Amino acid sequence: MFELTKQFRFEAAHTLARRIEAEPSRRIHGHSYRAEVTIRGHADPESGMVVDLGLFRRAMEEVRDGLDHRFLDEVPDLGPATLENLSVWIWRRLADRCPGLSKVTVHRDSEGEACSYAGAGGDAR
Ligand SMILES: Nc1nc2c(c(=O)[nH]1)N=C([C@H](O)[C@H](O)COP(=O)(O)OP(=O)(O)OP(=O)(O)O)CN2
Ligand SMILES: [Zn+2]
Repeated sequence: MFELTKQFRFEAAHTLARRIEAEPSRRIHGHSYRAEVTIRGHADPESGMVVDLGLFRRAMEEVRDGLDHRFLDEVPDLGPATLENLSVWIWRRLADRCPGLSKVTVHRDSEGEACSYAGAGGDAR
């Protein structure tokens, strides 16, 4: 069993209503994000591939376009632009095109923060 991982970066802005006192987050502000997508599977004996990374890349480029340089508050079906919701949003847009999708992790490297999602029944270890 292999785990194939590919990443993409995106820059985006959002606001966030929070229960704790954090006025800056309520204002429009931006973050640099790094999404890391992992597919698990066996390699095809003929191609030696779990999935062709070119197909993986094309699927991810479409997802990236829906987030990069966008105001995340306006992205359909995202909800509050938390790391949690971003990881689920990316998962849902890749699940049909990436058989064996096993984990999506969204990082905010500047803050040393990340959130991983492994599907509704998954275990994001
Ligand atoms: N569980 C989560 N909590 C928070 C998230 C999140 O995605 N998941 N996101 C935010 C905001 O995006 C916030 O802008 C993060 O920036 P940060 O500077 O880390 O916010 P802090 O409150 O930690 O730091 P301050 O500089 O004091 O605002 C917040 N929470
Ligand atoms: Zn923020």
